[in-house]
Amino acid sequence: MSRVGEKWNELADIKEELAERDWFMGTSGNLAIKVSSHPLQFLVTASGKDKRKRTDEDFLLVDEYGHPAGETHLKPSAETLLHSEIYRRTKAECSLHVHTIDNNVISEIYGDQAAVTFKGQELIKAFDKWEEDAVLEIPIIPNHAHIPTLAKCFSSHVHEDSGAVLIRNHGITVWGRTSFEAKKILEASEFLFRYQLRLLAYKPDQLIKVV
Ligand SMILES: CSCCC(=O)C(=O)COP(=O)(O)O
Ligand SMILES: [Zn+2]
Repeated sequence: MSRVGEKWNELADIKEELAERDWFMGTSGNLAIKVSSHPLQFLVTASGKDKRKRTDEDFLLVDEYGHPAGETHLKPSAETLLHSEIYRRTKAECSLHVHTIDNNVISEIYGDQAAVTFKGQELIKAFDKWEEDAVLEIPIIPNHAHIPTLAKCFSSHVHEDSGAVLIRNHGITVWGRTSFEAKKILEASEFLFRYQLRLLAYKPDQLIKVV
């Protein structure tokens, strides 16, 4: 099988798993996987599709600027530029973006502080933070409608080969050195968001302590 075919199947399997979690409501979300570094090319989801369906028009190959790498009638995801920033700046191989109720509510609660912080949580080890007093900070950026502006703001938080950024009242974008790592970070983030919301429901005073 060709390299593109292999990466296509890898991303399609992840898409199916995330769909099983119902993380693509209303056609939201987009996914990407790197195919080559020189030249930089990656597969990205086609825009506006129902990402719960598995079809042979789910992805298209794009270049480092997010432009289709060949002739196609498919349109790359409207948020392809964010994925481009990740592959241009890091050695990440996979990037995932989903909208969930939990990540949206967390981004609104902590949006004015521009970050949500987690401490004393076992699952921050999924972010490679193993020290007992480790702190995980997930940045929150404004949801600029102009995608180049959003991508520029997003890129200021893209330094490591793995990471996560929340876009306020929009969703989360995560990336990792492998698709396994990207998915692990996404699942861990959503666990932490749900935990925090559940905690706030029982102990509203925790809002002040956590930040
Ligand atoms: C209907 S969701 C609004 C667009 C969006 O935020 C998203 O994640 C999906 O856009 P795409 O172009 O990737 O389908
Ligand atoms: Zn989105």
